[in-house]
Amino acid sequence: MTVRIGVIGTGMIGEDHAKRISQTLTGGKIVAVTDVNPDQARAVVDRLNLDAQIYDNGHDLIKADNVDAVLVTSWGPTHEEYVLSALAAGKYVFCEKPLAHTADGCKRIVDAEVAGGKRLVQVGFMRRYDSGYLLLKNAIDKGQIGEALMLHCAHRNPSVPESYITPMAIYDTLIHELDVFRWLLDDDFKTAQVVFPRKSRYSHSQLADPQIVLLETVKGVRIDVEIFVNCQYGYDIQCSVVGEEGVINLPEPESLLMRKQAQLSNAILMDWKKRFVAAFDVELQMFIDGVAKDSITGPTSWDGYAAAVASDVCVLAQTSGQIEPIEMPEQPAFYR
Ligand SMILES: NC(=O)C1=CN([C@@H]2O[C@H](COP(=O)(O)OP(=O)(O)OC[C@H]3O[C@@H](n4cnc5c(N)ncnc54)[C@H](O)[C@@H]3O)[C@@H](O)[C@H]2O)C=CC1
Ligand SMILES: O=C1[C@@H](O)[C@H](O)[C@@H](O)[C@H](O)[C@H]1O
Repeated sequence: MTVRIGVIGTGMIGEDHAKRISQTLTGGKIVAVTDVNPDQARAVVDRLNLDAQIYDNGHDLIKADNVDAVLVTSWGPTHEEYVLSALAAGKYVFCEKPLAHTADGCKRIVDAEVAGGKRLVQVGFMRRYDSGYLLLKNAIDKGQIGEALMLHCAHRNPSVPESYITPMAIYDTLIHELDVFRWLLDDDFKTAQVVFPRKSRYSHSQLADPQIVLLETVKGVRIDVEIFVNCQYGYDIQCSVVGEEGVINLPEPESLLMRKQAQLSNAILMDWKKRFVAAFDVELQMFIDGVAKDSITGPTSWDGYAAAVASDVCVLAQTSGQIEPIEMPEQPAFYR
């Protein structure tokens, strides 16, 4: 079966995903696209030479008879309405992070999915498919360093546009860590605090950059994450897990070790698309295969919700300056 896919939002990642589905992966075909900016949708259809219909809006695309599954890659605040619309139509939906802008929005999606009685949503937390994070998870699960006690992490982007403001460091950027830590540690968060070092001169008036997020989990693991989105030098994701008997680090992306002009060096990536390209491929291939088998796997709506609950508290902690409690409701049996 070829899974016929409609894409809502053909910006950076929408185009990237449409490209991998039409040129790299198997079993899927882009048959429909839409974007609030119709020129953008047309440009992507042309650039990728897609045999796809361009729809005026996402809701009509979701309802189309020839669309089996939907990719939501529009701006974060628009995700909820499209995921709810896909659930109402009984269609599979892959939604880029964040699942919704707030925990309340994610909860409405969880409730609608549970009420429908069938798992239809996969959230785009692609780090769970990254070979380096999988090595970390395997080592933690096997107890190779004893129990995990502390994590020291960093999420650095070379630069961000002026539209990127202080809370986005949490709901747009840290959201990846909020998911991957729950998954790595098989744990949930208990408290959060955000502290602000001296501000970088490469930041702007609406953005406090860098930030340090301090998390505590239910099992007592302490985590510090540096979010630094104007670090200039590269796209750099770090994760070091300190256990009772040793320390494991997220592997660096593969790169040539070069000896030249009295220097010994490795290149550092500048673009998030390249850092996680293999993980994006695997997550979307699994989505397509899951839809074809009528049974999807991967990060659930509950995972999207759990990350958003923590994200909302971190945003609050940015302004309160306090250690804020994170209260996670019990996970419904549907997602276990
Ligand atoms: N998993 C990951 O590492 C990444 C995930 N993302 C997520 O993907 C989403 C899109 O991000 P980008 O592609 O970077 O943004 P973008 O701004 O490049 O593209 C978004 C596109 O959605 C369109 N759009 C906005 N509202 C719409 C609506 N209501 N209906 C239809 N189209 C609409 C815009 O016109 C734009 O073309 C965001 O939620 C972002 O957080 C983005 C980059 C990396
Ligand atoms: O999801 C992503 C972007 O939206 C976000 O803005 C970046 O900070 C992340 O590194 C990238 O993975």
